Amino acid sequence: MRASQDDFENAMNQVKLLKKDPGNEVKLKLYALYKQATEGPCNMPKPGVFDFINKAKWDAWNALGSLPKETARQNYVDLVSSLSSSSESSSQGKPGADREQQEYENLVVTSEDGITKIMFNRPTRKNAISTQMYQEIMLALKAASKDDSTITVVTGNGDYYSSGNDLANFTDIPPGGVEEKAKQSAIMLRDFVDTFIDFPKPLIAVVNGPAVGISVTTLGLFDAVYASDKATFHTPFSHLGLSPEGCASYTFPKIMGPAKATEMLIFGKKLTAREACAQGLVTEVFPDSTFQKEVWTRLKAYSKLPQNSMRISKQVIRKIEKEKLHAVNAEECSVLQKRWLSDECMNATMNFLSKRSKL
Ligand SMILES: CCCCCC/C=C/C(=O)SCCNC(=O)CCNC(=O)[C@H](O)C(C)(C)COP(=O)(O)OP(=O)(O)OC[C@H]1O[C@@H](n2cnc3c(N)ncnc32)[C@H](O)[C@@H]1OP(=O)(O)O
Repeated sequence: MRASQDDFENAMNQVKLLKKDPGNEVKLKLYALYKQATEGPCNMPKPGVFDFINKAKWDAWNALGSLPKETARQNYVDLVSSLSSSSESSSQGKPGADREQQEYENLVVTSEDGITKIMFNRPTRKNAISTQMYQEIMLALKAASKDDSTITVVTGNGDYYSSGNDLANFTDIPPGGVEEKAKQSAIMLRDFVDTFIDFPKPLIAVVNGPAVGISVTTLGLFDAVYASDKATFHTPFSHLGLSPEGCASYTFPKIMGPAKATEMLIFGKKLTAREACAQGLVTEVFPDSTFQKEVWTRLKAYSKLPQNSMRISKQVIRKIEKEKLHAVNAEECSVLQKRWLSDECMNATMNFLSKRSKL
């Protein structure tokens, strides 16, 4: 298959992340293929003999003659891929615990065995997603999309996977008032969900316990969902005066059929892990006592599959849906922007925060 523009751009990003300097000869080759792929045959005047660096670059580009742009792009992607896998194998086998990557306040992000694990880490709030945590999740996913791991896993610390949106997010009202707050929230939500839609490598949810709201809806954008038999799946949007997000208005009817999706998204029916599996939202359910061991053994095996092949397969599977998903996301956010200002939503939020109600 021909390398797409996306593959080419991914390869350009991967070059910046190479752990080992590939040496001047390879760098010149990369330069020449890049120029040929983007501009076609060498169009630079030949540099003087004493302009060593530019002369070497010119020679490398000129040597590609009339190689078609598409072939140059493919060769560039192949070369980067071979460099990435050799730099990966030379960095593997380092003993020791997980490599922690960057400090986050509400997440623990680690990389090991070709797997980047993003763990929600607000267990005392049942991993409710605060405004800062939305930002951190987006940052962590963007970093994972560019790192050298083959798959990315999202999970929760403690007894919950996540209780969804932190209902206290709506108490932090900016000077522009509640309308401004609703507008800002809609923008952030759209970016957040877009990050899942565009995530380029296999994204796996390890659902360790109950999941609520946005932590359930976004599961429809994952590539596989493994759940403990202690997990439940609850989208109580009507109880909160809300409407679906995370593209669930599109993915859920598609995954489970409109009638089952209605029970979840409109009537707020909470599903057990086995019910969610029967309806296609969950890939497989494991007994809680062996959940971590079984899932991680399996994920480690999957992470050894060829990286580019998995990435490309995901692209092929998802490509046709992407535009649709972005449109659905935009529409859901615009509807929610109005719902947040409704009496139904404001009352439900106040009731929860003043401890008059729980789900
Ligand atoms: C801003 C832009 C994006 C918006 C996107 C739209 C997203 C929508 C959704 O996600 S809708 C779903 C929202 N979630 C909820 O409504 C869940 C609310 N929580 C509960 O009903 C319960 O806490 C529970 C059923 C999840 C767990 O009950 P329980 O086991 O009895 O534990 P506690 O209630 O004692 O929880 C401990 C502690 O955490 C606080 N907490 C839990 N979840 C949330 C939450 N989602 N938001 C805020 N706070 C939460 C809970 O209040 C307790 O605090 P306390 O110890 O009492 O101070």
